Amino acid sequence: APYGSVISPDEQISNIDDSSRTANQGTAIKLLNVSQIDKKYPFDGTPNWNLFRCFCQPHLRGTKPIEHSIRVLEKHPYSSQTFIPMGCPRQQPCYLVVVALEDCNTGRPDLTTLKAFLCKGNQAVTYGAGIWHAPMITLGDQEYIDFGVVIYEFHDPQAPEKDCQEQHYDSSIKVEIFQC
Ligand SMILES: NC(=O)N[C@@H](O)C(=O)O
Repeated sequence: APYGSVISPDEQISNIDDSSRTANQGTAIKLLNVSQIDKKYPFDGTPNWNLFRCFCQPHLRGTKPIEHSIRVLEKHPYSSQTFIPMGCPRQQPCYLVVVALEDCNTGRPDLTTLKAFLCKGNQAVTYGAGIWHAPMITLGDQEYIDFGVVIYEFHDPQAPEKDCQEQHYDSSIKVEIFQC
């Protein structure tokens, strides 16, 4: 918050409260409502489940310090978007999330709110509807990381901006990286 939400099992299970449940005949812990699905439009039906295979860019492979320039931020004006990494090492930083709130006067990203978060292989993130974010940035030695993605989409070829709007930049901005 206020950019969206994180599903972080290690933290959430360690801070268990009375919202938790046992499940699977007592062999599982079930936490309720750990993320969100926003829709700012009367979509019909249910959100889409998409698959993203995100390839690690060569300069982000390995464990050297991250130096990465972001030239575009995007938003999905009417829907949140949740990325759930699949098959990643639990404790290893696997992807970088960069987010910004919207300047309500210009409708563009408010770069004073720009933040970056290192996310581990067992953390899922949800970008809130209308929250500006960088396209997925994957890290590590593997060639790619697969994500299950949940989002409401129009897929209207006459109005792609209803699903995704982009803001491009000619120069990059240094941003402090936080642990997710
Ligand atoms: N740029 C891009 O592909 N963004 C994705 O989040 C999408 O599904 O639109």
